[in-house]
Amino acid sequence: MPVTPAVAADDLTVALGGPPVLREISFAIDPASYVGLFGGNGSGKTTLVRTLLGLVRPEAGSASLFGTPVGKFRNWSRIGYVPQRTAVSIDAATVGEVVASGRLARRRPFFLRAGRADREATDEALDRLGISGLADREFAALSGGQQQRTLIARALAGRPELLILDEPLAGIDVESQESLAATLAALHDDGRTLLAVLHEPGPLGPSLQRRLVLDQGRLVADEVSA
Ligand SMILES: Nc1ncnc2c1ncn2[C@@H]1O[C@H](COP(=O)(O)OP(=O)(O)OP(=O)(O)O)[C@@H](O)[C@H]1O
Repeated sequence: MPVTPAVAADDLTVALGGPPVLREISFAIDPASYVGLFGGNGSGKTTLVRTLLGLVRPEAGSASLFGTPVGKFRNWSRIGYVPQRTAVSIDAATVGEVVASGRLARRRPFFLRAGRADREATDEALDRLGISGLADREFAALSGGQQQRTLIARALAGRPELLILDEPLAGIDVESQESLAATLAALHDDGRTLLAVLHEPGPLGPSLQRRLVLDQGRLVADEVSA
């Protein structure tokens, strides 16, 4: 039986108002796998992730999430997106508030107060990332590693099956990188699909099952780890 990929690109070409920045990209990521997406500055990693999330419309080809073309995909609670920490600015919010905001897409109707399920999922995500003790601290006052854990917990609070992380270890001290890598490996061991955008494998390297490499908008390598 063929497996429905968690995320797939089929002959994607993307231009952002100029020459293509992604050309004829195809791959399919199986559920429960852990994949690194590599490439140098400007190689197209962020554009590819934005296209997979339906934020950028391709010139040609298509992207799909759990077998549904991204333009028709509605079940966004299945996806957790962790943006680059340095691109995130959060003032005057505590860690607990940031993580609880990860439940908003799950609330029905949207304006209802957080219910027990929301509080449980928030507590579970804080616990899983080892930051329960920081819940009342201001996000902006935390270390880089603690902020990154908070952003991952926010994504996890929605109980996603697929986590897409943009440079999850960037700007974090080496010791924190190691412990964060172990936490991400544990999230994968639970059966989640992880797609991490990376400049270099670093401490995540040993956990990765597959490496996709972009160079100047082309997929130049798709390697399964030994
Ligand atoms: N909004 C935009 N309009 C036009 N070109 C863009 C836009 N955003 C990015 N680009 C160009 O698209 C190419 C790919 O950029 P992208 O940000 O996807 O690369 P990246 O691999 O994520 O780089 P980095 O590691 O530096 O974040 C680059 O040449 C960039 O200059």
